[in-house]
Order: sequence, then C-alpha cells, then structure tokens
Amino acid sequence: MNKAMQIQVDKGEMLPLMEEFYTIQGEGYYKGTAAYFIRLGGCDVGCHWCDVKESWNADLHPPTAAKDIVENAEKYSDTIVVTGGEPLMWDMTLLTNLLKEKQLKVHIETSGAYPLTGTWDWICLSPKKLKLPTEEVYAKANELKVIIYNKDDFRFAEEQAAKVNKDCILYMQPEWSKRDKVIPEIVDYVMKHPKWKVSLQTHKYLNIP
Ligand SMILES: C[S@@+](CC[C@H](N)C(=O)[O-])C[C@H]1O[C@@H](n2cnc3c(N)ncnc32)[C@H](O)[C@@H]1O
Ligand SMILES: Nc1nc2[nH]cc(C(=O)O)c2c(=O)[nH]1
Ligand code: SF4
Ligand SMILES: [Mg+2]
Repeated sequence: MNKAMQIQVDKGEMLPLMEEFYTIQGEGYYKGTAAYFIRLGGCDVGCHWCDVKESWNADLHPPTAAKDIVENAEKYSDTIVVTGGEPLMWDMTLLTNLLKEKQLKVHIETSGAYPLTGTWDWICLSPKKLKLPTEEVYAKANELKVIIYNKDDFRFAEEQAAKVNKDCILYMQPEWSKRDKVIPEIVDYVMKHPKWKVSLQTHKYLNIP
C-alpha cells in the first residue's frame, strides 16, 4: 500500500472491504431482520473455528473509500451490519457518521478486542478468550453472544456476563462444527439458567449468506 493510502486507512477514510451483501441477519437479537452486511478485512484474534478465516489478512482486501461503501449500502436496506474480520481494528468514526447522516440503523458484530470507535445503534459483543474485550465495550454492548465450543465456554460465558451492563441481552451460540454435540448442552444450560437465550446461525440453515 502506498503512503497516501495508508494515511487514509489510518483515518478510516478508506477501509479494507472484503465483501458486502444484502441478507437476513441470522444471529442474535435481530435474527430474521433484513440487513445489508459490510464485511471488513483484518483480524488477529485467531479463533481456530472462525468461519471467515479468509478475512484475516487485511492486505488481501482492497482499501475502499468509506464514502463509496455508504453510497452503495444505502440503496439496499435501512439496517446496516458492519462485521469482519474485526471491524474495530479500523477507525469506525467516519463510516458510522456517514451511515447515520443517511438515517440508517447501524449495527456492529465485534469481539471488542480493539478500542470502540464509531456511533452504533446496536453493538453485538462476541468476546474471545484469546484477546479479551475492552472495558468500554462491556459497558456499551447491547447483546453478548458467547460461542460455545466446549464445556469451559459455559464458565467463560458467565465470567463475561458478569462484566457487561445490566441491560445487555445474553446469548449462547453453538460453534457450527460442534453443533450436534453442544446444542443439547446449551438447551439444558439455558433451561437451568434462564437469564441466557439461545442464538443459532439461522442463515446457515436457510442457505443464505
Ligand atoms: C466472523 S465474526 C466477525 C466479527 C468479530 N470478529 C467477532 O468475532 O465478533 C461474526 C460472528 O460470527 C461468530 N462466529 C464465527 N465463527 C463461528 C462459528 N464457527 N460458529 C459459530 N459462530 C461463529 C463470531 O463469534 C461473531 O459473533
Ligand atoms: N446472515 C448472516 N448473519 C450474520 N450475523 C452475523 C454474521 C457475521 O458474520 O458477522 C452474519 C453472516 O455472515 N450472515
Ligand atoms: S474475532 Fe471474529 S473474525 Fe476474528 S477470528 Fe474470531 S470469529 Fe473470526
Ligand atoms: Mg458469519
């Protein structure tokens, strides 16, 4: 990347765009709601079960002007989900300001491992043991979505639930490859601890992006 472009990336004027698509939010509180997804490249958290490993290397995804991303996105939906990769690796201030100027509802999917930038209508925090969230994102998260891969993830889920704000909605979501094993365990856990809700990756059952 040349120096001029690097400066624009540092300011959030350009962002490594991996893909964008209009679909149905498959997970969490807004499951079932049509939304336009903006997937940004770059993540160094390293979840071994990550379902978008192609996103990790930001250099593989072309720096794209935030203004152009927004002008395109507004044609599709009034709800925009920014995901990745880890979107908070980048300065989200300009992107979210431009989306809000168009009166769009702006949601984020994040591990919370980087400083919280941008103005959000909905923050989905999906914390990871390998790189824990910042204090600020625990205070501002609207939903906590813990991925359950093994038994220790129930302990981790409770530890993370103790850190979020009191209005935060709590979800356990099965790791996709382990779903047959962990779904019965999650069902049992949620019935015993009803402050939790189940979240499924419903888009994968619907065969949509
Ligand atoms: C690909 S991540 C991108 C956003 C951000 N890096 C994060 O992890 O929240 C989007 C969502 O998918 C979840 N996810 C990723 N791989 C998964 C898998 N194999 N099974 C279930 N959920 C998964 C993440 O925990 C996160 O909630
Ligand atoms: N339909 C659909 N819903 C989603 N919710 C969160 C996703 C993500 O990868 O961030 C996702 C995704 O990739 N597709
Ligand atoms: S933090 Fe998100 S994008 Fe990064 S590896 Fe984990 S699930 Fe994948
Ligand atoms: Mg996904």
